[in-house]
Amino acid sequence: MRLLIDVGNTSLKAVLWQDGQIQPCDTNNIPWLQITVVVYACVGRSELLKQLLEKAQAQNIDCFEATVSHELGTLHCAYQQVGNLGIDRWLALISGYTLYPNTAAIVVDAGTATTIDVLNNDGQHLGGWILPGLDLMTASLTQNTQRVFDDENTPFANELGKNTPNGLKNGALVATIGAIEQAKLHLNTKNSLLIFAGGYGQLLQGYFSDSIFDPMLVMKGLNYWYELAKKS
Ligand SMILES: Nc1ncnc2c1ncn2[C@@H]1O[C@H](COP(=O)(O)OP(=O)(O)O)[C@@H](O)[C@H]1O
Ligand SMILES: CC(C)(COP(=O)(O)O)[C@@H](O)C(=O)NCCC(=O)O
Ligand SMILES: [K+]
Repeated sequence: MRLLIDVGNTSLKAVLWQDGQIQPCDTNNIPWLQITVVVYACVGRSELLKQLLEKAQAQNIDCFEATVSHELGTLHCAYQQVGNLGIDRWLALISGYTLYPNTAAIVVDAGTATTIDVLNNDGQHLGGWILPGLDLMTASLTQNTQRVFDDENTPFANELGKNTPNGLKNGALVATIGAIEQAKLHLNTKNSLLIFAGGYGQLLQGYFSDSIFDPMLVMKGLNYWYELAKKS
């Protein structure tokens, strides 16, 4: 059984992988005796990750940190400085490319930040964008202005705002939707996939017909990375 860990800037997520199945994992109750390997990715800071890795090492369980490379199989990274690309972005691309081979895709991971990455059908990552996540967009405005205020109960909606919280929330949403629309212009095919992941992935997916929401995209990427990296 594999323990897969993804550390973002908001939270640490862990799942168990066995025989092609992913199960949720409570980090307070990890079945250590059944774990054969730990595969992890980290873009944030996490004391909990340190503790989990120490526990694994104390039990002689191999731990592998996923890294970005210029290529993995036939997938190619757009960054020259591959070490600068967030590993969560690379794992989401690995997942997209493995689950939907030979298909151009736009991969959106909407968490603390919203990342938008463009992949052509040859497996070439063309590049992408980093936007503040929806919460960061609204918080940066409420924190840096006198009169812009938020309201917990106001939803994000693709509509014009007629009060301040609506204007704030809807502005963040349409900025994000607009960026995704711009990404489509970088692919010269109508047959591209639009894949969403992350805490706000489901909300955003709802605004794009024929798109996919896969909350396990990065976790699946960790597993594929481990299997592909082991081979090479
Ligand atoms: N249903 C949800 N579950 C988790 N996070 C959510 C949900 N809806 C919105 N969010 C927001 O998504 C962000 C966390 O997303 P996540 O992908 O876990 O982030 P990260 O990878 O940066 O840690 C937070 O801003 C949180 O408020
Ligand atoms: C852009 C990110 C902060 C997104 O992280 P998240 O929202 O998942 O916490 C992360 O992928 C990162 O730190 N990237 C490094 C910069 C880059 O990708 O170019
Ligand atoms: K993200």
